[in-house]
Amino acid sequence: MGTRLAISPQPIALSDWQAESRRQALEDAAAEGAAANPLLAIRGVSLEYRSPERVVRATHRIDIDVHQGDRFVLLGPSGCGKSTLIKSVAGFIQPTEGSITLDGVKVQGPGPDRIVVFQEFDQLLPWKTVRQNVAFPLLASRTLGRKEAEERARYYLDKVGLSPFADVHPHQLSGGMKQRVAIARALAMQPRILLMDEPFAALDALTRRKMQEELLVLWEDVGFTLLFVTHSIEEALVVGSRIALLSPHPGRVRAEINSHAWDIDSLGGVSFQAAAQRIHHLLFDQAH
Ligand SMILES: Nc1ncnc2c1ncn2[C@@H]1O[C@H](COP(=O)(O)OP(=O)(O)OP(=O)(O)O)[C@@H](O)[C@H]1O
Repeated sequence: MGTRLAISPQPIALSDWQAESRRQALEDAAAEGAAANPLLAIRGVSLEYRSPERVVRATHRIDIDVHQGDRFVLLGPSGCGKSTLIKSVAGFIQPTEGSITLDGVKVQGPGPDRIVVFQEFDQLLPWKTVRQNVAFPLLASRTLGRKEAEERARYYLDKVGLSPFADVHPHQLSGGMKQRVAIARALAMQPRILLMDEPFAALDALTRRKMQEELLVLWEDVGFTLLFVTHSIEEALVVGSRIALLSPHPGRVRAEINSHAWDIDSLGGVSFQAAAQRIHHLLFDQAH
């Protein structure tokens, strides 16, 4: 991944050499992690919605390993069960078969080690300021006392370039800024894995591109493990270091792709286009 430019009210870019050495350290950590046990192991996971009238099978026997430092993308067409799978990793839905473990411990419910950022702009509490929104889960979960929570909130707001907006309320922010607050709030909890369910899908194209770029800068700077859902092939290639391609309903893993080679700088290039086309075939060709 090349050095990235920050595009935000307050720059969050690292100097070139800092970014480069940070990237190298993260990739080394990911490589070490890959050799050891996975951070997140999804084994033979089927997920269903049951009502008295019918059973909807959302995913069928999914196997995925996510290692520390991965930017792992779940990519697939609408209705293939991506959101259901991420909800299951978050602990909101239990598998009907298979298991999900984090650090070797079975996921049996929601926990502060897995924080989700959703697509919707209304994830923030409208009556609290930006800083209070970021500090709130730290206080509610008694992770930190008031002073430390405020400090940590300030730190992560700075990371997403929103320090000047710490004292405003969510309705005074743009959609992109609200998503930055949601990201800061999630990172402030320092989860073992950050879960993002189409976080940029409701943004206009330019803001979406900026947010992808900023997310990668943050990943290099803060160093977290990411599980990211999208139905955009382009976004998957830009954001992901590894991509699982899910087949249409019910979702099964059709292929897994190493996507380290592509980033925002390679957008539109020949190799990027070829990768996008290949993914398109893998997703939609009946032959596969
Ligand atoms: N609460 C629910 N009750 C019953 N069926 C549901 C429920 N939520 C989702 N489903 C079904 O489960 C399947 C998977 O849905 P899911 O939202 O996980 O897919 P997705 O890949 O995230 O789609 P999209 O990209 O459109 O958000 C779909 O057939 C959907 O209709």
